[in-house]
Amino acid sequence: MAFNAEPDYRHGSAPRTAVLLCNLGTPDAPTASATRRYLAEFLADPRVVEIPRLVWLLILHGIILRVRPAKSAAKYQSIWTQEGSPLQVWTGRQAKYLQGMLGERGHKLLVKHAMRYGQPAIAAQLDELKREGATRILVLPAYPQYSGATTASVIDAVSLWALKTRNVPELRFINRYHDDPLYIAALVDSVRSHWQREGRGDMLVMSFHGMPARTLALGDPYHCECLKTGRLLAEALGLAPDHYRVTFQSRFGKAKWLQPFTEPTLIELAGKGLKSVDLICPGFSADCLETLEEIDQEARAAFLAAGGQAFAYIPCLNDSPAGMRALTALAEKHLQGWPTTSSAEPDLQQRERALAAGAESRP
Ligand SMILES: C=CC1=C(C)c2cc3[nH]c(cc4nc(cc5[nH]c(cc1n2)c(C)c5CCC(=O)O)C(CCC(=O)O)=C4C)c(C)c3C=C
Ligand SMILES: [Fe+2]
Ligand SMILES: [Fe+2]
Repeated sequence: MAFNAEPDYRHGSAPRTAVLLCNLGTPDAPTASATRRYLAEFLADPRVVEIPRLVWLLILHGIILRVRPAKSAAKYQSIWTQEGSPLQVWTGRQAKYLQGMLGERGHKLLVKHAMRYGQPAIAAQLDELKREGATRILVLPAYPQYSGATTASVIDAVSLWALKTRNVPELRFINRYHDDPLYIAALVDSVRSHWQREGRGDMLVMSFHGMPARTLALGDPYHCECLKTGRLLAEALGLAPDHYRVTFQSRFGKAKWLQPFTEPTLIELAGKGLKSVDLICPGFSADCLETLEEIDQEARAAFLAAGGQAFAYIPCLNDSPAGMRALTALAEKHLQGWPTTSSAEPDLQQRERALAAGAESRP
């Protein structure tokens, strides 16, 4: 196997530590062709659809990629911004602020963002970090709850890149932060400030992205981690069990998915006389199609059509100060033991130059 070309090796260059913030990815444009390209890459990932390969590729190319791109593109059009897809915009901002906030805490780091599907691709960003001198890379998948379809798929992409790399940097992965106290505190902050501004609904619905139900029996911890986040958030807000629900959205395909489903739950609650609901999506670190269209448009309309009177969508943590504090502390915790301050590095650089020049005696 041929390995990827290495950047030129420079003697005496200081080792640099980097953080790569990864999210799912999104089409380049809200068009059917861009959405088809994105879905073709996403849905061909065996971590995402676990049915026999040949059967699935026939269904994917024969049916799904002929029908879904145009429908999904119309949904993307309804949430697209001047700067692009919300997921892309928020993830880029999060990486920028993460670099700044870690810098304020004395860490001299390279921070970039990457997408598992589409652009900027994980492999390209890892190459770029290497070109900029990174010798240690902390990979932060922006998924609070671990799942094979999301977190492990990011690990796959990094591992595939490492397989083709001669001089592999030191690598660390953050697999989950579903019960991290600062993440929970950021969610609490978000709900409380919403309540202060807009008043409080009769019920808080916490909606997480769904997964095929069989993944739970097969050992995927995602379901448990969603329930734990929900419980910790409810406890921190002082909510009794009948004042909140944990639900799952975005069902895909015909298999059984994790339940209860978000939209049917909202319709049922409205049918039972619930007038107002607050909805938060704690499993999404940034607003995207699944929150802005499926929840804030579709689920809202379903609740109101079923007799509900007020539906409040509480945005994702995005680049909020509390959310960024949580990400910064999380990265800092996982960077422990890796030199991240510049002060050690010039010393090292000087010493290496001196050694190379033979000015210092070797031990
Ligand atoms: C936050 C965690 C996510 C899990 C778990 C997850 C599992 C999962 N998703 C699909 C299928 C689709 N998801 C789509 C969009 C999408 N999914 C997540 C996150 C999780 N997915 C995000 C952040 C997004 C939004 C992307 C954006 O561009 O804004 C889509 C594409 C949109 C559409 O056509 O509906 C599909 C398809 C499966 C099958 C799955 C678990 C196996
Ligand atoms: Fe998804
Ligand atoms: Fe969806």
